[in-house]
Amino acid sequence: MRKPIIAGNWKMHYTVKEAVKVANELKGLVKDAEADVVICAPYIQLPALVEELKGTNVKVGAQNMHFEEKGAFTGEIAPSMLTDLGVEYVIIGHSERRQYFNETDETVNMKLKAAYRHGLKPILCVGESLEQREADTTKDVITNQINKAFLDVEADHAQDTVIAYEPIWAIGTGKTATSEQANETIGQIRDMISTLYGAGVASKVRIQYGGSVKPNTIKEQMAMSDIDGALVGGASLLAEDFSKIVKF
Ligand SMILES: O=C(CO)COP(=O)(O)O
Repeated sequence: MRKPIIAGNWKMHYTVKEAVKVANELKGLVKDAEADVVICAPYIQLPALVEELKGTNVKVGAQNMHFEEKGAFTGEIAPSMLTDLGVEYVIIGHSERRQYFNETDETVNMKLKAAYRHGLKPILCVGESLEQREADTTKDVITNQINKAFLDVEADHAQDTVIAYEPIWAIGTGKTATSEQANETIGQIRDMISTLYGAGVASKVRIQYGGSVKPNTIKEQMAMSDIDGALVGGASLLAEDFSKIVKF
């Protein structure tokens, strides 16, 4: 049985003060949650969030990081800077990073390996565009993303990776993939993991759905056989809404 994992991606929202206020509300609302709960926040909020959420069941994640240990990379953040703060998770390869910041399957692979080296738990994002879905190439696109992301990754690391299936056309659009569509693609992702690492790893790896998840969509989504959680954007910004999703 896979433990559900619900993660919020706050993207580029909130000042430190605002973030702490939401985290403070959230920790009370989700303290009895059965799912793993994670908030992935902008870098500068991370120290304050780790402090605010210390000793609670809400874990803190970053939304990106560099794959190098250190060096002349102006504006970037190294993995050790995150672990030093007590950050446990990191989103890797979000479609917005791929689309606007030149993230490639190769950098995604390097970032995943950097996360494993540092004991960070990666949330690896994959997903197809609307054109790709309409051209019926979803499975090929995601097979390629998965194969390249896990290139030279060992099975025990693969097993602990959270994968988020986020169809790009469903992000921030209010257009959710139907639960059946999401479950079908997530099942295919599990098959890809099985091909790479065997059925044992595939049965353990947790795969989330992301894209316009709301309090009123989560129950049906979590009832599907292969959906193990959600990566939530907009609806994670308010503690009340996010807590409803966490407690689906
Ligand atoms: O991109 C997402 C989470 O990473 C999804 O965002 P929305 O929930 O706002 O559609």
